Amino acid sequence: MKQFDWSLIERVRSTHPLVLIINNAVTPQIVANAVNFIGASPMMITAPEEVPDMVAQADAICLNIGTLNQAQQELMTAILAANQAFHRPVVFDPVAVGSSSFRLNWTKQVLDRYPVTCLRGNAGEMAALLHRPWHSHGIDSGEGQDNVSELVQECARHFHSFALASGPTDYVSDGIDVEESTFTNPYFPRYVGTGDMLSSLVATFLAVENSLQAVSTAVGTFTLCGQSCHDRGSLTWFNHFNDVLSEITTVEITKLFEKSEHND
Ligand SMILES: Nc1ncnc2c1ncn2[C@@H]1O[C@H](COP(=O)(O)OP(=O)(O)O)[C@@H](O)[C@H]1O
Ligand SMILES: Cc1ncsc1CCOP(=O)(O)O
Ligand SMILES: [Mg+2]
Repeated sequence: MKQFDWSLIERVRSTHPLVLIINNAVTPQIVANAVNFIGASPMMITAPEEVPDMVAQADAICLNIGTLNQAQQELMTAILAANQAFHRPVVFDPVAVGSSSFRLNWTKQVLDRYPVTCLRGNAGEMAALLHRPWHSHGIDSGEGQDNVSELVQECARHFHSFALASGPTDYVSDGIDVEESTFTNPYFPRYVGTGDMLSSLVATFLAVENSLQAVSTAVGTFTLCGQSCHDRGSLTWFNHFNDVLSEITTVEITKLFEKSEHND
């Protein structure tokens, strides 16, 4: 099977899936826009009273623990519990889980109890979930010796989910196969929230097809769009990147992909 299925972009744009997102307090606007730009419909909530209605309408769910607190714990747990009747794809982003036992203990407890479709984090976050030795560094990946390809495969196996470890190389696994992609731009790690945007795009693609190929295609779309922007500063790059995301089509991403392969 091919790693990417670029036709999924047209499917997102034509079906306009509703993506229910519980985000951190730092990046909600850019995350909502990423989902909107690619052709889906972002929905963020804070009231537990709305959970049953929203989960029933959602086509996918993205949970991000970047600014986790008790209210968010209750909200996310209620969403996962309600989703047991609907089985919507769930992306879980364990932001900075290696830097706080509050985050780690709660996340492990939740992942033991509820299934998620895809874990999306950086290598340090994946290592923390597996209790591997690693020097975590807040929202950044930090330093460690483990092979990231093995980490992501082990994460997928352990949590019975897809796993995506982002970084200079992005690794995607279903616990058996591991796929790598290396489309990149040095501005990605310089703009806070690109990881959160990526998680919400993975949820968006999973909304139209629940497959490893959809996870890879989300990463490929996100990184090829960012790679194609050549700018002289973080802000100009980010604006250009968002322009490209909002215009990207199956035809245009195929051209970017072919050009990128040609340059390898
Ligand atoms: N050092 C890097 N160079 C280029 N791109 C990177 C680098 N690190 C991460 N990326 C890209 O940035 C995006 C966000 O990944 P990452 O920074 O790992 O997430 P997070 O913000 O959750 O730590 C991904 O698309 C990834 O491909
Ligand atoms: C700065 C910050 N602090 C808590 S969450 C957050 C944003 C994290 O974004 P990302 O995981 O995409 O780097
Ligand atoms: Mg992150």
